[in-house]
Amino acid sequence: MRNDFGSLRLDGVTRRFGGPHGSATALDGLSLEVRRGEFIALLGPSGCGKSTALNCIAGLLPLSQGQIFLDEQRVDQLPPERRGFGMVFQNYALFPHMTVARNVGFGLLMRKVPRAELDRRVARALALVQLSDHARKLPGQLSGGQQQRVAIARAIVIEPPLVLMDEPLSNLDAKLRLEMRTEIRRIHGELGRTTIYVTHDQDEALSLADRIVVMKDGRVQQVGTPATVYAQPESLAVARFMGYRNELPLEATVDGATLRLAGPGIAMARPLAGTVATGPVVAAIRPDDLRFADAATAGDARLEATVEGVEYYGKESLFMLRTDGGVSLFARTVGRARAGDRVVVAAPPDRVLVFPREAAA
Ligand SMILES: Nc1ncnc2c1ncn2[C@@H]1O[C@H](COP(=O)(O)OP(=O)(O)OP(=O)(O)O)[C@@H](O)[C@H]1O
Repeated sequence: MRNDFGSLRLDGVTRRFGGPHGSATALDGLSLEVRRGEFIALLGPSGCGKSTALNCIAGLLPLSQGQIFLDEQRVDQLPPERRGFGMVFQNYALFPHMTVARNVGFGLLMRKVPRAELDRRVARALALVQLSDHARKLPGQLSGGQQQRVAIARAIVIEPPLVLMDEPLSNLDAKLRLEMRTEIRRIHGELGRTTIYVTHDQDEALSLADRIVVMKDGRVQQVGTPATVYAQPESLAVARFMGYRNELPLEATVDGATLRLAGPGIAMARPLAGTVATGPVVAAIRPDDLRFADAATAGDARLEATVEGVEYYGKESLFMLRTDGGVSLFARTVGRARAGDRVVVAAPPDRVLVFPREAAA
């Protein structure tokens, strides 16, 4: 078992599952290099192959094709215990009849670590997850968040070079989820090890990861820093997943240094920047990038619409709009408007993303 590594390399990792109607490819050619110390999030909708990828890395599922390397050593044919990665699952998988301390120490006991060292390491792991006072309790006496911390302590106590987490926060309520997010990031930082984290929650991926791997239908759609994936999705599929909920079917034309976007009842313009699609396009805009025109600045892309409904969220409201051409839109912003009002909404030009329409389906 390796104590640490410089990089983990996945090379065309593929996993197919057989079935009565032929085989289905759950993970299709995943190639990725993870550097020591990185926090990587595998992000994508249910069924996109995230858990399959994690289980292939852990050694719980054999690959149908491809290879996995730790530095120069090929590891994809090693059993899970010889890879020695720490795993944290969604359902904690704690032993209910064992105390917290015994749950955490179990992996060390299996590895025949001497008693004194075992006690010392368990105490250190419990301190790291801030559960020292609960060492003698049974899992059933702990809250969901505390149980999840036990699961994390159990994974890190073996001092794995790589920690794999599969939706570890999905069973917790919203408040605990936020607290545990901070905890997981802190623990990752303190240990200075490498983490691969599976989630379908964009906010979780954005707030935790150094790099995000966006997946769909078993394939990688984009790999990038949270800022890049959020602000510059490379495809409409990634944009949709990152919350670009408004999609306007428009025609794009270039007019000098301006990109004009037009459609039924819509005419928008933004400065031309980089290479953009022309002809039939989809303009994608996040609801929170739209604001009422009185708060807009010169150069914003504007469009007119009728308010169809309003949901109040305190500081902001979600306005449901419809353009004259019949396109539904959402704007999440401050300001007042009522159903039936005519409004002009605007977005900063760099927040209007343009994708070719034929690739949009
Ligand atoms: N043991 C299996 N046998 C057959 N098909 C499977 C098996 N495990 C997963 N699949 C299929 O492979 C695809 C990817 O599944 P996977 O669990 O990796 O997705 P996921 O992104 O983790 O989804 P979720 O977030 O819902 O767990 C799905 O279509 C799933 O139905």
